[in-house]
Order: sequence, then C-alpha cells, then structure tokens
Amino acid sequence: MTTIRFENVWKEYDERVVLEQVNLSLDDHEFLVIIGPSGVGKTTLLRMLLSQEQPSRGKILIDGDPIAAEPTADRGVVFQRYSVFPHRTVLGNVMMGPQWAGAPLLGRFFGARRKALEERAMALLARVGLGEHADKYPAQLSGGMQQRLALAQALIMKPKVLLLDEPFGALDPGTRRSMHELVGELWEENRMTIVMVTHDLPEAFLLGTRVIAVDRRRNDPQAPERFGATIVSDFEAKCRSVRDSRLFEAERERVRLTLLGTTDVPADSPPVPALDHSR
Ligand SMILES: Nc1ncnc2c1ncn2[C@@H]1O[C@H](COP(=O)(O)OP(=O)(O)OP(=O)(O)O)[C@@H](O)[C@H]1O
Repeated sequence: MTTIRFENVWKEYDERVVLEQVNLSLDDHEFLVIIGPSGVGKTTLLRMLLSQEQPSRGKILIDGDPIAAEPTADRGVVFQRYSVFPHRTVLGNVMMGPQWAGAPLLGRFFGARRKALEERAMALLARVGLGEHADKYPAQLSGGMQQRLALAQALIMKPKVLLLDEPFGALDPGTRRSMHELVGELWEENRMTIVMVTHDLPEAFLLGTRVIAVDRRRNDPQAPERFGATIVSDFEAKCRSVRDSRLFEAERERVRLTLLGTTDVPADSPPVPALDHSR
C-alpha cells in the first residue's frame, strides 16, 4: 500500500517562489496526472517526490512517514528523453539497477543470483515487447522501444511509486497510443502509484484516475518571482466503479496468465482487495 501526502509544501530558489501551499493526498494505487503551463513547477514536484529536491517548507509523507532524504529504489522514474545507458545492451540496462542495489561494490551478480535476475529481466522485457531485442544496444531501438526499455528498467526495481515526466512527449501518435495501453496495463499489474506530468489533456484524462492542474493563482507584475504556483483544479478523472472494474479485469487477466504459465507476475503478489462500493 502506498499513500502520498503533501502538507503545505513550498519550493523556493533564493528569492524565487516556484511552488506554494501545495496540499495533496493520494490514495493507494492512484494514477495522478499533473498538467499546467510550461515552467510552472511540474517537474519540480516530481523531483521532490524523488528526493532530488527538498521542499523549502512543508512536508511530504509516504505511507505516513516523512519521505526519505535521498532517492531510493522504491521510487522509479522515466523521463521524456531516453534515460537508458547507450553502452549497455537492452538486457544489461534492465539488469543494472538490481545489481548496483544488491552488490554496490562490483555492480555485478554471479552464479545462481545472476541467472535468477537474468530470468526476471527477460520476462520483464518480454512483457514490454522487447523479448526479441535483449542483445541490441539502445541506438538500435526506435524511440518507443527505448521508452519501453526505460519502463522495464524502472519496473525491475519493483517501485511503489513510478514517476513519469512527459514520457511520451517525443513519440509519434501511433507509438504513443501503444505506450498508453502498456502503461495502463503495467499500472494495474504492478499495483503501483503513478504520478505523471504531461502537456496532453486527452492523455491526462485517458490514463489518470485523478488530474490536477498547477498554475499561479496570484501574480505581482512588479515582482513576478514573488508568488509560486499551486494546485488550481483537482479532477477525479475516473469514478470509483470504473477503477474497481479495471482492477477486477486486471486480476482476472493475471490469474489467466498465471494458469497458462506465461507471466512474470510474482506468485506472492498481493490479491486484489474486495471491491469497495462505499467510496
Ligand atoms: N535548480 C534550480 N534553480 C533555480 N531555478 C530552478 C531550478 N530548477 C527549476 N527551477 C525553476 O523552477 C521553475 C519550474 O521549473 P519546472 O522544470 O519544474 O517547470 P515545468 O512546469 O516542469 O516546466 P515544463 O513544462 O516546461 O517542463 C522554472 O522557472 C525553473 O527555471
């Protein structure tokens, strides 16, 4: 279970207020989409969720506890520009994170441990449609394939929270559509909380369970740096019954694939909770 809470969060750089009075409570397994004009502070919000930046004031709580001061493996990220390592193969890219986390000195597993990781990485690559490309290098992949690789790279760490910063911004419309499907499915299967930034409104409402707009509520023409942006609109993008039925369908598919023996869904992944119609 992962809940996220922003309590009166501000972000200032010297005299410049970028964000002010951000208050937000996210339920478990939410898909939050952040929209807003360019330069308003959307990426800054994501960077604070990754602990790449600290709030100047206020608190961010994950599962009720103050967010870790440093980036941790339970928060993954995919950026618009490809964040994969060009000198590693596709498989090497996916295996890298767990190896650095599990063997910080050498960055490399050996023997049975390596084999187990390789199997998990190959299953994940198959899941994102890159099973046939494990030995290629990123330069040999299309943009959409590189973003699939970036997703696999983030997912192998089993993040509780996945942050997506305009992940489809550089893709053509067809590839974008197939990525929408993939991300929607991965969100259901992995039961994570996703926070995504986009400039594309239809995309926001297609994918998000909740969409927030961030903008400046007040402006001082004499001192444009004086006021920051905050949440100006907050839409529940999908009603609870639609969300529950998507979860139900995902669980049915997971069970079907498990019975067929064709999925990498871990046997110990938690069951879908009973539908709650009281909310
Ligand atoms: N390290 C920093 N030092 C000073 N100012 C910064 C720093 N990082 C971000 N900013 C400023 O904070 C503001 C918000 O930046 P941010 O990248 O969060 O905006 P954004 O809404 O994601 O923009 P875009 O949609 O164009 O990507 C910008 O004006 C930027 O110049």
